[in-house]
Amino acid sequence: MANSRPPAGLTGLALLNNSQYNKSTAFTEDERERFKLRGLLPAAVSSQRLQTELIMENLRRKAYDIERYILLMALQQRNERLFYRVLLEYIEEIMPLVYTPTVGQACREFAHIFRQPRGFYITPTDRGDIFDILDNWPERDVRMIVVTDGERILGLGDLGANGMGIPIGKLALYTAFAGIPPAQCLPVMLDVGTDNQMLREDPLYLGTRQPRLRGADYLALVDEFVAAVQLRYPRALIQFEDFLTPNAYTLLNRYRNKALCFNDDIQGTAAVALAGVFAACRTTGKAFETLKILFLGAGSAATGIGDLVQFALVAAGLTPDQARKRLWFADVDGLLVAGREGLAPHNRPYAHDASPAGVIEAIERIKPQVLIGATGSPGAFGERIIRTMASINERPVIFALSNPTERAECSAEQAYRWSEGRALFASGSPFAPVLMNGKTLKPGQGNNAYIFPGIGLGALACQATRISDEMFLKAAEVLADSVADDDLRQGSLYPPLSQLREVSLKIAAAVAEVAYRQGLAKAADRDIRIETIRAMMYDPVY
Ligand SMILES: NC(=O)C1=CN([C@@H]2O[C@H](COP(=O)(O)OP(=O)(O)OC[C@H]3O[C@@H](n4cnc5c(N)ncnc54)[C@H](O)[C@@H]3O)[C@@H](O)[C@H]2O)C=CC1
Ligand SMILES: CC(=O)C(=O)O
Ligand SMILES: [Mg+2]
Repeated sequence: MANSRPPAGLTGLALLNNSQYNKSTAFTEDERERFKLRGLLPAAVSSQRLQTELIMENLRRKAYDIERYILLMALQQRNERLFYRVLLEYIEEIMPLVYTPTVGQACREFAHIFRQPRGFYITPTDRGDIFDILDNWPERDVRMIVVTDGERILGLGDLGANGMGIPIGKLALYTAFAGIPPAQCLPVMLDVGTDNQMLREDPLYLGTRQPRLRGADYLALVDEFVAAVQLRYPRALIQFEDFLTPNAYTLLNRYRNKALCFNDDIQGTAAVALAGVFAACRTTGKAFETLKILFLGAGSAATGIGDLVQFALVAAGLTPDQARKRLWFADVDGLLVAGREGLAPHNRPYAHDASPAGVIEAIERIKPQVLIGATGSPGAFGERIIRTMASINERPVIFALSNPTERAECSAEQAYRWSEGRALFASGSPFAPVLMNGKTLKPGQGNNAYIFPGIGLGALACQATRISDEMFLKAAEVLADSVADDDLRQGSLYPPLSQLREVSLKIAAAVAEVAYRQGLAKAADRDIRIETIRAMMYDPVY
């Protein structure tokens, strides 16, 4: 779906300054004449291909990734089709810049690298006005919203309004991999203050300089936001992103049956991890329903995975109780067991009858085939943990899901070295291939970026009314099926990033099918073939 023709009257400098229609030096002679561009551009007529090479030349010349990020954001602001073309053509190189890990640094330094506003900011003083001020947003047909309050940005903690980098980055992936047109995407920051004192004292900080709004006032603000979105953009899907665990669950439970929404950190992460586990079973030969999984970390990312694995085990024939008993969690205080004081509601189903234990003892006792880390705690998978997993499993499955790279529970190289190259390893942020015993091992990236674009595209394609657990289970199955035997042989549990657009399409078609089956789709036209959905997708080529 190329939208190359500028609207009538958009000519001259205004056209060159319009990121949606700007082609810069690629405007043809004829277009220069028609759009009153003569004299405003150098003589040479370039092509988008050449422009892409120019961007890559400039990008590679930069000394630091954060500078590359700044360059790419500037490109997105002035020529969005070129930005998406670069992203799609050089995905392995660009994705780590616009997404994890560099987006983490960008959020930390957000106020210091700020050039131009992007997205929509809502503060506590907007209470009562949210519907009205949404009218200030120039687009009328918003379909995809990613919203955060910045309290748990990746594994970096409370970054307040600096967290806006995350909705911007996630939506860039929505456009690149799910073909959601940029004009239909809205990044939102619920800037309810920050408890990060350093930020509040930074003279350049751009957010609300007050402690976080909490309790009833916080919920009232989010309620008003969701209601305003439903009125203003009735077809929009809301993706909750990087909320701190108690709020993440509270908001998901509050809106999942009332609005078209999901929580990416709970549900998207769950599906990508489950897909990795499914794929690992192909290598290990173990039956999925016989696995035992130990989670390090018991926050929303980890228990979100637990909940979906349980759902999948029940779908595979186990009772809910049998399924839960295969899933164990350990957090900073050790193994989660029944009787522990102060357990959060999301932890209670997994607090089994057992005596307390540290992680090593828990591994020796439970003998899990799969170890999944979602701690935000760098190095949480120390050498002894990996060696213990490797001593009880021929092919230990190890996921270090925390982002960005500096927060990973262990590196790919460590997981392979400490398991003599036997680990089936995936990580939230990318790691380079590792040479082990003459064999190159390519770790896959276990990141919800493999899931949310397809979920969103599928939901929008069939005008879903709600997002269900079945959709995430289906997405996990489709993703796992997309892993080629060659990928598995090289050690990756995920398809290469270069296949993300095709994978998202397959997930979208499958999600739409589930929506129809569950009576959750409004679109009258039941044509949910991949080619029909592909035709709806934004194409950045001029
Ligand atoms: N790869 C992916 O797609 C995704 C990765 N994540 C990552 O998951 C991480 C956690 O996110 P949340 O669950 O929201 O955080 P959270 O703060 O709610 O939970 C962290 C949990 O880890 C535990 N923990 C911390 N240090 C530990 C240690 N050294 N040993 C054992 N347990 C430890 C804490 O007790 C807590 O239970 C973040 O770093 C985030 O980047 C989140 C979503 C998606
Ligand atoms: C990937 C992601 O959503 C996170 O680390 O929060
Ligand atoms: Mg997240």
